Amino acid sequence: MSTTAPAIHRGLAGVVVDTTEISTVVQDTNSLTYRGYPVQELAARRSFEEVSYLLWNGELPDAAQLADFQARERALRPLDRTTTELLARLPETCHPMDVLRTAVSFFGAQDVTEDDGSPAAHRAKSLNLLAKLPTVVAADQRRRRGLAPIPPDPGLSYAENFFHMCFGAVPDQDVVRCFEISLVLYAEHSFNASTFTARVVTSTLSDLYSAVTAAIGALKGPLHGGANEAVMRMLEEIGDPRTVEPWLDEALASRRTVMGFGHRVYKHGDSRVPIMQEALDRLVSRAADPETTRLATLHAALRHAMLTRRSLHPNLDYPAGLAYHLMGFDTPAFTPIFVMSRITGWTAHITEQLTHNALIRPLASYDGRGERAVPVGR
Ligand SMILES: CC(=O)SCCNC(=O)CCNC(=O)[C@H](O)C(C)(C)COP(=O)(O)OP(=O)(O)OC[C@H]1O[C@@H](n2cnc3c(N)ncnc32)[C@H](O)[C@@H]1OP(=O)(O)O
Ligand SMILES: O=C([O-])CC(=O)C(=O)O
Repeated sequence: MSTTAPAIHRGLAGVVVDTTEISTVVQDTNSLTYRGYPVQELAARRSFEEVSYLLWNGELPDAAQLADFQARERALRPLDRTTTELLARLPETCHPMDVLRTAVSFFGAQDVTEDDGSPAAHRAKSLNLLAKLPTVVAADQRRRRGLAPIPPDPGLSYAENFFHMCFGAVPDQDVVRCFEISLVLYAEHSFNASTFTARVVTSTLSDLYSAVTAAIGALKGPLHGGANEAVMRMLEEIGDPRTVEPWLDEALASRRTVMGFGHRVYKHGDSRVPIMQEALDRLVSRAADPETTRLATLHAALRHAMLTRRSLHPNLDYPAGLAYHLMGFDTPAFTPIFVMSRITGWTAHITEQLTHNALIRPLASYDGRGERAVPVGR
């Protein structure tokens, strides 16, 4: 009897596993919408808090809803003493993503509120994470610089407060706006690897903190969110705009992955890149010092070379990585900043998964040893 070999979808490439109402990434038109709104328009016209509300509730908030949302988010920002002390004890040799993953796991262990899997219970837990993650990221960056944490300021927006907690000052509105644009662009991207991870964990009816902890682990990898950090390290390694071509010759000859280029879904350019690149260009032109010019020239030269030689376009991590560097953040904090934004998309998907849950459990085609007898033991 002959059996047909099953089709293998390695990496689940091109496989549609479920429906979603949260966002759509359209390959043919390189476009992205959140709840039907083009991400470019949201980035240009709305705050990150409004976009978070939209992702969770399906509609943009009116003035009263936004005021209530902001008040609740701002009140939840401080960390308690136990969490601060726990995080301060983690070795500085660990990556800031490990600190964030541990923090979320600890928040889960501390949370005594009811988790009945309802959207209302999830909203409360999601808001708690959204509010507290920047406090963790900022305190960790300061600790690594030998500085004491700065408490959150409830008078500041989400983006402004993050600068305040990192540096003790809020930069001018141009810089804050560029940062906010990056948060809006990073917030949601359909069934990417970390969101899918969160949905897999949720599909077993596990809790929200477990799903987010797992998603942080998935985002950390350099083929996913870890690429924004890797982009900066790569630019530092190349060093001089004149060495881009020889560096790329060597990288391509050794089949090295060039960080911040390529995408599983977008094959003709990431819909988010033009708007992030514009924000980056604004940061470059307002700095206008030789070091910034060197980095910007190098960045543009590599983008041009990758397109000409490999037809590979940059993804969002390429402009975002350099933008975060120019804003003054330490390179290992770049992917944790991504988490501060993507927490909105992840938690929207966790809630959605439960509205029509099915255990996620694919099949594998076995190609190991044929069946054999266990040798008689000792
Ligand atoms: C926010 C985000 O997560 S965006 C993604 C961030 N990740 C990165 O920037 C890491 C670098 N990029 C990559 O590794 C890949 O492009 C991925 C993982 C993002 C997508 O991978 P895939 O969908 O498997 O890419 P795909 O298989 O279609 O690649 C096609 C070809 O382009 C090559 N390619 C794709 N991206 C790159 C790259 N960045 N550098 C060098 N070659 C690349 C592949 O090696 C492959 O070559 P081959 O046909 O000779 O084997
Ligand atoms: O969609 C993906 O595969 C990766 C990505 O760009 C994201 O998560 O923002």
